[in-house]
Amino acid sequence: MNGQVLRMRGVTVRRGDAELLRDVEWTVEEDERWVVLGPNGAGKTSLLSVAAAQLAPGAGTAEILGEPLAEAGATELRSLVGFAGSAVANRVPDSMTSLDLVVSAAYGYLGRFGEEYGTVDYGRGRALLARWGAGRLADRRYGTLSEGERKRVLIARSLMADPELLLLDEPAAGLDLGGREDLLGRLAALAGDIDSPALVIVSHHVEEIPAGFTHVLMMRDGRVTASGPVEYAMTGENLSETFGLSLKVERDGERWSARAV
Ligand SMILES: Nc1ncnc2c1ncn2[C@@H]1O[C@H](COP(=O)(O)OP(=O)(O)OP(=O)(O)O)[C@@H](O)[C@H]1O
Repeated sequence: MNGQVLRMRGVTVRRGDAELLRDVEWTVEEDERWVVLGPNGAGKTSLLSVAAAQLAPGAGTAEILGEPLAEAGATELRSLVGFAGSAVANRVPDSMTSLDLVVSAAYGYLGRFGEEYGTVDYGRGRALLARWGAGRLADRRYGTLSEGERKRVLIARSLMADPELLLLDEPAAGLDLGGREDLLGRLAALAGDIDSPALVIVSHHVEEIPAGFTHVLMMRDGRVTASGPVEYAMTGENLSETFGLSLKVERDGERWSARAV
């Protein structure tokens, strides 16, 4: 696999007249932690969908975990990539308990289809829920959870199958300040663990980048505007071009903030 978990070359995705992704070049190594930044409609979710083997490029090539997406069985690849985002969140049955939702990921399902999960599966599911601060929600139905609680349960679920690549679409969006800081602390711990998979999170805000994230890819109008190690690529100039307004970026330890100037 060469240490590369993702390799996109000239990736382009079109829907009708719209170009969702345009000539995207991106490589993710197994020990890297990436944040994908960009304004609404930039193509971030489309990019993640290609990385999750859920959307095939119309032009260019995408290799996921060393397998060309065009040749590999997408279903098999999907089971090796952890994914949490609204595309999953919107399909969960309201009546499903948090624990069943997490455990079902071991089998690549979003529901129970009569499988017999074992004690080991349930033990792992409970441990993952606890790790993401959702241990007390194990027996609660998904439909009764708050937005922040759902995020935690879905992240726990995305790790259940021990993925080699983990993709989180806007993990901190919609959380209150305390909830955001708690989640960012847990994501920083995940980023700092050498046994963690390669990580990619999508965000609109530099304030939502957890400590320990090593690389940033910025997008606008389906194109990559900047990409590289955070210490080089996270500049006011790159952010300004990406978001289309004049921005100043500041670093405080391993956290970032930005404002218009
Ligand atoms: N099936 C489709 N047909 C036409 N346009 C589409 C389709 N799917 C997505 N788009 C458009 O492609 C663009 C990129 O969408 P995408 O969801 O990838 O952006 P995003 O960066 O994740 O946005 P947001 O931050 O608002 O979630 C948007 O302008 C969207 O309206």
